[in-house]
Amino acid sequence: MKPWVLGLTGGIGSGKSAAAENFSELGVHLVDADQVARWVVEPGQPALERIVEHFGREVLLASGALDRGALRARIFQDAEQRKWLEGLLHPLIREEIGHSLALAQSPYAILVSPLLIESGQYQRMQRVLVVDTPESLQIQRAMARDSADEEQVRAILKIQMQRDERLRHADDVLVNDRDRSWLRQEVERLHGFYLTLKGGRT
Ligand SMILES: CC(C)(COP(=O)(O)OP(=O)(O)OC[C@H]1O[C@@H](n2cnc3c(N)ncnc32)[C@H](O)[C@@H]1O)[C@@H](O)C(=O)NCCC(=O)NCCS
Ligand SMILES: Nc1ncnc2c1ncn2[C@@H]1O[C@H](COP(=O)(O)OP(=O)(O)OP(=O)(O)O)[C@@H](O)[C@H]1O
Repeated sequence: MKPWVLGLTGGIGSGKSAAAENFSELGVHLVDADQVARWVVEPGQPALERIVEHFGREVLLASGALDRGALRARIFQDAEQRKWLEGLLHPLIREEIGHSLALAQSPYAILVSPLLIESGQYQRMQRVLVVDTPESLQIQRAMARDSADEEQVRAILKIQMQRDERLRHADDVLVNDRDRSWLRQEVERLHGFYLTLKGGRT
């Protein structure tokens, strides 16, 4: 039988990837939209050429790879430029996600996406899990991980969906406000529950 798909989402630095890694260790097939987004702009991919035509060579590193920091500075402060980039990348990302999900062999698969709800992709999921973390912790963890400044992290938080609105779309919520072993326990508990579901529903 085709595996059902769990959409896993949450704001910047909420712990989506950390939670997803724990699910993956339990044998769940994982597709990560941020990783797919990285793949579609690798050197040699047509999207990278379009980005350079649009933004100029200053968004390239000397190696010819995308300078993600430079593009980040351009798009998170400027909604019009962000919309342009999303218009280019999102159809490519969606297509690649479809191919990757089709390879799943586990009882259910997970699509990790920061924009699961904003993009409407959640409607194609059988179930939605939101990783919910207090904003102050999101900022602290994202800054520590990316060595980004607080202003940049806040700019991204602002363009993402508000926490309460995201929670309204959740079937399940994982509150990631404690340590990693708590996160792992919560993932194990949810995994046990998901294995009892038929097609993602009780
Ligand atoms: C601008 C880019 C190159 C910056 O790369 P960088 O490595 O610095 O950041 P990273 O990709 O890790 O994203 C940082 C944070 O912003 C979030 N984010 C990324 N793109 C978006 C977006 N369009 N809208 C809202 N949040 C976003 C990420 O989930 C993450 O929480 C990159 O974010 C990008 O290509 N974005 C456009 C593609 C996209 O929409 N991706 C997200 C959904 S698949
Ligand atoms: N429970 C936790 N305890 C301590 N650190 C954590 C915990 N959960 C996540 N982290 C750390 O916080 C940072 C952000 O987590 P993660 O990268 O999983 O978030 P994300 O939701 O995938 O973020 P983004 O959307 O920005 O990619 C990482 O460095 C991660 O290792």
